[in-house]
Amino acid sequence: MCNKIKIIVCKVEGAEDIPLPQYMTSGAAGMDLAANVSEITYLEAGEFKVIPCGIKIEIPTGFEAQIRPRSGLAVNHGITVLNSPGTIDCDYRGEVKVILINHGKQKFAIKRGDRIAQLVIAKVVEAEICQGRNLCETERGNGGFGHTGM
Ligand SMILES: O=c1ccn([C@H]2C[C@H](O)[C@@H](COP(=O)(O)OP(=O)(O)OP(=O)(O)O)O2)c(=O)[nH]1
Ligand SMILES: [Mg+2]
Repeated sequence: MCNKIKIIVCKVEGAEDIPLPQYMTSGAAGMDLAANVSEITYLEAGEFKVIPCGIKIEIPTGFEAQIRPRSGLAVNHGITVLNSPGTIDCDYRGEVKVILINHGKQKFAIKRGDRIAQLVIAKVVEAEICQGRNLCETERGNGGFGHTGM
């Protein structure tokens, strides 16, 4: 892949055996994140939990990391990321964590090292807010939420 940027990754204490984030194929957009749980953790149907990933990351200014669900977990078990996409700010220095929720009907087991989500690095465009009195007119105007039909 071209246009690589460097992300510094440190493992948290006790997570030396947890794999670093990893692109599983040469064209993958996301790096899989592994669970840093000391014992099997269960998500009951409807339950959500914060699952640590055993890493801290330093993202260059102008970028963010997004935590996205893995579609295989979603389609097979109803497992997804509650706040998807989770936002990792470039100035965050704490452990990366995933808020997983079980939308399935069965309880779901998370074992140490399981790949629970994926991390996508994206550019951030910083906006300058300019307060105004009016917005320019458009054909759509205030119409939204199905305004153009189904
Ligand atoms: O799924 C997530 C979402 C956030 N974070 C960490 C990194 C992020 O930089 C920080 C703050 O996240 P966010 O801005 O989404 O949460 P907030 O509720 O706005 O908290 P804050 O006031 O700390 O910004 O928490 C995670 O580890 N996982
Ligand atoms: Mg915030």
